[in-house]
Amino acid sequence: MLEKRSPISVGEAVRRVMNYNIIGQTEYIPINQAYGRYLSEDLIATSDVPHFDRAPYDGFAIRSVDSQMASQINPITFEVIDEIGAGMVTTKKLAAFQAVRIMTGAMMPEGADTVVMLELAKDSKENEKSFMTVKRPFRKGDNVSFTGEDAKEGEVLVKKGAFINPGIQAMLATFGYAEVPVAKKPRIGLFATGTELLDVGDSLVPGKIRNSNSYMIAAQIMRIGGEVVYFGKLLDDFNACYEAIKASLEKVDILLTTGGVSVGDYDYLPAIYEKLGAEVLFNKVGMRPGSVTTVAQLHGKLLFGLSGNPSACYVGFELFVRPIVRGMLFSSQPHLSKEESILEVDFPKANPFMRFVRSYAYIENGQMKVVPSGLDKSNIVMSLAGANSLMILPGGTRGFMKGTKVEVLLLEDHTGSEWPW
Ligand SMILES: Nc1nc2c(c(=O)[nH]1)N[C@H]1C(S)=C(S)[C@@H](COP(=O)(O)OP(=O)(O)OC[C@H]3O[C@@H](n4cnc5c(N)ncnc54)[C@H](O)[C@@H]3O)O[C@H]1N2
Ligand code: MOO
Ligand SMILES: [Mg+2]
Repeated sequence: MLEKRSPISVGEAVRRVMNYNIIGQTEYIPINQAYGRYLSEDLIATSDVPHFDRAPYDGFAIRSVDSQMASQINPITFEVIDEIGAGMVTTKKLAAFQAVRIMTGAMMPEGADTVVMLELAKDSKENEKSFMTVKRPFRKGDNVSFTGEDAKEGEVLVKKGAFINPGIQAMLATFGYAEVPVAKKPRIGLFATGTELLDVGDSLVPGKIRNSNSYMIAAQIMRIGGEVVYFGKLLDDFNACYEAIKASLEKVDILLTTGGVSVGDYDYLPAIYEKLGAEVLFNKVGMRPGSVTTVAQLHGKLLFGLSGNPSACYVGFELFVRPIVRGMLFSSQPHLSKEESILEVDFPKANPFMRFVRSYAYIENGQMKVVPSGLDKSNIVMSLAGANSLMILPGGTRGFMKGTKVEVLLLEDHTGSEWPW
């Protein structure tokens, strides 16, 4: 007699998984490898930026007070006592009506409190001496890039868990992080199960299909910042699957399988969890696709039995695997980010369960809109290519009309959300 599975809600399923929040680990990597990784510590300013007052323009550093009486009819002339480019420092201190010719980025001379742009000064020479003349007053602090105006020493600039983007790379370099503390990539083991599976290079034969899930999941793992540990594909053979899965567990932080979790005669994952002594957290979720997604834990290590059906597998990964992995990458917003959107076509399919429709979301005239990215069946592969979101259609008996407000989960967004359920 077939065991009856009782579905739990998506939110409850995610909660059960997140109870096994695994603490991520830190490693230090050279800054030139840090792009695309996740900070494992807050990024703190190790100095003021800039750490000295500097010129933001090419021009002349002067004491503003000396320019106060300058006008078209009363030009004021300054003696130019030195010339400095970026990286150079003058030892001279400005006295009244003296100027230092200064280039963008150079440190302001002592006594100077403003910079006259080259375009606003007229230079001249007399008896081997250099002079420059202005015809308007300049205010104290005009054209000075002040110490600490960009960042103050000790300030927390970026929180741990942030995706290291090009801007963060610039910050890391600014503050001297030659080695960057990043989250170690969680090692995610992956098996595809199914006697029907061919390798990518194999020719098609009746009854068999090419294994596409492995490549899809591997890319999903990489997209969220994990490391793929691919163990290959397994035939639907209980002992072979059991031994392979058992042996792989110690090599990874998390183990994923695809296929073999439903109620078919060759769906061995439930029996394998039992023989391993793993505790099944759930084996049925009130959602489509991915209702058969099964998650088990063994000594605190999570085993995700994702569906074999490609779209169901994809959705199960994004809802359940993603947040655990992003948590290990120190994110405080590990779930997919959720936004409100307008459904742009009718979706007549009725459904008792919450449905996650692979969709394309786009902005038009400031409004997010969404359309399914293809056929909505869980065995479908092609709708995944154009999907940048999952439209959430609540369970109910009716379909949905064009113009309905719907929520979407964004697949390509780095920000994430704290809890979308
Ligand atoms: N009597 C019932 N039958 C099914 C139920 C049910 O509740 N009662 N649930 C259906 C639903 S919903 C889903 S989803 C599937 C889940 O099946 P499994 O997770 O056990 O996966 P398999 O049976 O191994 O394969 C399903 C399907 O996917 C293809 N597949 C498998 N692996 C791959 C791969 N690596 N790449 C591409 N395609 C793959 C496989 O050939 C099958 O067509 O069960 C329903 N049945
Ligand atoms: O549980 Mo299945 O994934 O809906 O097609
Ligand atoms: Mg099956």
